[in-house]
Amino acid sequence: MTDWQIAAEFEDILYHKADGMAKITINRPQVRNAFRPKTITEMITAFADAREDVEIGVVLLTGAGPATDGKYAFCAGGDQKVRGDGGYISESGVPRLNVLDLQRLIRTMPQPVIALVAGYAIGGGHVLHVVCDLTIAADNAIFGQTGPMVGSFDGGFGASYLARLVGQKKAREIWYLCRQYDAQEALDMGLVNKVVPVEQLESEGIQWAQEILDKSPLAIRCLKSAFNADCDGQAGIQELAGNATLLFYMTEEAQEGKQAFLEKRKPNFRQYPKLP
Ligand SMILES: CC(C)(COP(=O)(O)OP(=O)(O)OC[C@H]1O[C@@H](n2cnc3c(N)ncnc32)[C@H](O)[C@@H]1OP(=O)(O)O)[C@@H](O)C(=O)NCCC(=O)NCCSC(=O)CCC(=O)c1ccccc1C(=O)O
Repeated sequence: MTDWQIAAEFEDILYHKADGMAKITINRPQVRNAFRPKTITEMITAFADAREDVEIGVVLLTGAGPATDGKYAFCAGGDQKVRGDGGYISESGVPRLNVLDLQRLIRTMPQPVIALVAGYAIGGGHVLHVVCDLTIAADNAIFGQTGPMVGSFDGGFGASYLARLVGQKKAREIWYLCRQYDAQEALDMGLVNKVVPVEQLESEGIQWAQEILDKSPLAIRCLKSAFNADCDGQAGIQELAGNATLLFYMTEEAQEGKQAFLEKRKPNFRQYPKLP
């Protein structure tokens, strides 16, 4: 039994930590966990906290539920009730499209993020699970994009990375036809990693997280950035190269450079082997 501790209090999300894991739960079940700007701001705060926490090796992202009508949702995308002409209207009255910042944070943080999807993952909510490293689906999960039906589209990761996952033809079908797909169909097209009964969703996610936590965190970190580098252009290479720099800083050879500077002497790099 995981002893989840409240990590911080928010209005639209729940944020817990336990045993090397952080869990972020979108908590607006009355609107199928649709997000408003505040929801996204809170998620960015929680993800940024998890990223900085050296005890946290995996983040679980999920949706609260079931709602009072018994239905589950991971996330139904942007809250259409606060959608204005220039984006989603925040409490300050300013329109925002801040979910893109959240997508980048999930993608670039060094720890793997596992989406636990029960019920609807629709629209911008579908893109959220797409940008996670892994997705475990409950047997009641339903996936789909609605953009062209509701006057929206995500031409970033929501289109290009989706196509990397399921292939160009399938990604175009998903976006052009706006159909809904059940958990088995999602598994068959490579959109999710596993399907489990809904009551086992969290325990399965915890088991996957704990298996990852048994592995080398630096190896996992480098692998995440290596997978990203394949798709993310110069930003992806920056991430991967940042890890190379991190590892280089840990060597005696790199430390000789810093030490020589501090001691106001010429560095002796000739002592280090030129490995084949
Ligand atoms: C998810 C459904 C298929 C579920 O259907 P059903 O079970 O029949 O429930 P409903 O009765 O429809 O819904 C229950 C209750 O929830 C409210 N609700 C559901 N979804 C939303 C929503 N997205 N916004 C606001 N409210 C929602 C619904 O109104 C009901 O409440 P009542 O009080 O009873 O009215 C179905 O609900 C559904 O299809 N929902 C809409 C899905 C959708 O179209 N989402 C938006 C897609 S666009 C998007 O997500 C923006 C993406 C985005 O943010 C973005 C992308 C790229 C660049 C920038 C941006 C950006 O930041 O905008």
